[in-house]
This record gives sequence, structure tokens and C-alpha cells, in this order.
Amino acid sequence: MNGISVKNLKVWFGSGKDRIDAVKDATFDVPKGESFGLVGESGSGKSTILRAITELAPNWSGAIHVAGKTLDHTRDNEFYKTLQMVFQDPYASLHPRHSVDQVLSETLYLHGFDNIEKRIVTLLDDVGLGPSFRFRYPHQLSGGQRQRVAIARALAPEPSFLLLDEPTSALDVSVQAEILNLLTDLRAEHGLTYLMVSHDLAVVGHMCSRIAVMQLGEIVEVMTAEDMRAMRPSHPYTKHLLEASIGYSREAAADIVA
Ligand SMILES: Nc1ncnc2c1ncn2[C@@H]1O[C@H](COP(=O)(O)OP(=O)(O)OP(=O)(O)O)[C@@H](O)[C@H]1O
Repeated sequence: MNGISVKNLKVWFGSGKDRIDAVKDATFDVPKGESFGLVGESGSGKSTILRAITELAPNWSGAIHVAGKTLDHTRDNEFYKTLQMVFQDPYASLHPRHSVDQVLSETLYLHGFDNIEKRIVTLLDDVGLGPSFRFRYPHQLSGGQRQRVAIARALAPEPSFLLLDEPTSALDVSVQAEILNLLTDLRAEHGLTYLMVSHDLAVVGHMCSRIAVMQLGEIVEVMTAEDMRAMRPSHPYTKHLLEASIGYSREAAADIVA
């Protein structure tokens, strides 16, 4: 399969009596071009799945395939040319003393691109930032602008896959919709495949066509966005999640993704 395929994934931290089994058994497929969501309560293992795919969480077993390749425990430049990750906190993910220009040119240089000047201007334009942002430092940017720079950095190697780890949850509500709309547009323009983690059902219901529901390290159900919006869960835990979010999600969905 040329998308992302995860089979019987187990991920753990620590060992012996301190071992935490963060992901106990996860299986799902994300065909190329799809936007697939992972939802569940805090600590259910959503981010850990993304971290295993990128080898940030190195203790895993099972099988992971990306773009037809079976992953082992090494990730080379070629892998990061295919797949990039956008993190939750744009304050933590950008080096405070690196200008936007440095951030983007280093990534482009690392991936062997030429025409770096031209590409930086194009990348900034892609994420809705004008050329005047090029020589700014993170402290001179708002949260939303920082996340746009982080997205530009992720797009720099021209990947096919983006792993999005709660990409808007650290941002003001007023900015969340802008970033979600930007991500939607970028997926269409660049033919990207998304694997997106969120605890916000309104956000994944809007952004993703299918959603895996996680509880205590396991996927209890994979549902379509249509079934999620129509409140048609098959698993009791999903029902609980949907009911818990109902008051919130009606208003939030209107606010965030309008
Ligand atoms: N580096 C780590 N060392 C030890 N335990 C960890 C580490 N990272 C995550 N965990 C544990 O693994 C479990 C799953 O965490 P994970 O961050 O994947 O959950 P999550 O569903 O993404 O939650 P959240 O939405 O709060 O980020 C939790 O029990 C967490 O405490």
C-alpha cells in the first residue's frame, strides 16, 4: 500500500516495573490522499503512535509501512523527505534564536534543494505569510504565525505525508480556524495525506474522512466522519466521548470550523 499502514503496533516507555504500555495494539490504514484522525482522551496513546512512526518513540513492535516501505528502527533523510510532522506547540518547536529564513534554509539545504531563496519565498506564500516575515525571529511572531512557519518548514522537503499532532490546540480559538483552513487548502493543493491527532471531535470531524477512536492504548473503533457527525458510534466508549463533547462540539464546531 502506498499510504500509511500500521499493524499490531505496540509502543512502550521504560522497562521493568516502570514500563508504561502507551500503545497496546493499534491497526489502521491511511490510503494515500486521505485525511485520517486519531481521537481519544488524554493519555490514550494518540501522540505516541505519531512518535513511533517518526522514531521519536523508539520502543515499538508491530509493522509500520509508509509509501510502500516497511520501516525498521532507523529513519533516513529520504524518509523525512516523504513524511514530516507538525507539533502541537509552535513556541517549543522553533528555535528562539533562528530566524524564519534560517529555519527554512537549513531544512532546504539539508534536503539538497537548490534555488533556496526562491523556495523560501514560495513556502512563505504557501502558508499565507508575506516576504516581510522572512527575517523575523519567533518572538516577533504570533502563535498562529509561528505555526504557519512550522507548517512551511514541514512542507519544505515537499513531503507526501504530514503527521499533525494537535496542530491548533495551543492557539487562540480565533486563530484555530485559520490554521485548519490553511491545512485543508494545502492538502488539496499539494495532494497531501494527513494523519492527525486531536482530542477535539469537532476538529477531526471537519478535517478527516475517517477517525480512529483510542482508549487506553487501543483503537476501539474506526468510524467515518459522517457517522461521527450523525452520532452513530458502534463502541460504548465512542458513545461516551461523543456525548461528553456534545455541548461543547456543537458550539465549537460552529466557532472553530465555520
Ligand atoms: N516520553 C514518555 N515517557 C514515559 N511515558 C510517556 C512518554 N510519552 C508518553 N508517555 C505516556 O504514554 C501514554 C500515552 O501518551 P500520549 O501522549 O501518546 O497520549 P495522548 O493520547 O496523545 O494524550 P495527550 O492528548 O494528552 O497528548 C500516557 O500514559 C503518557 O503518560
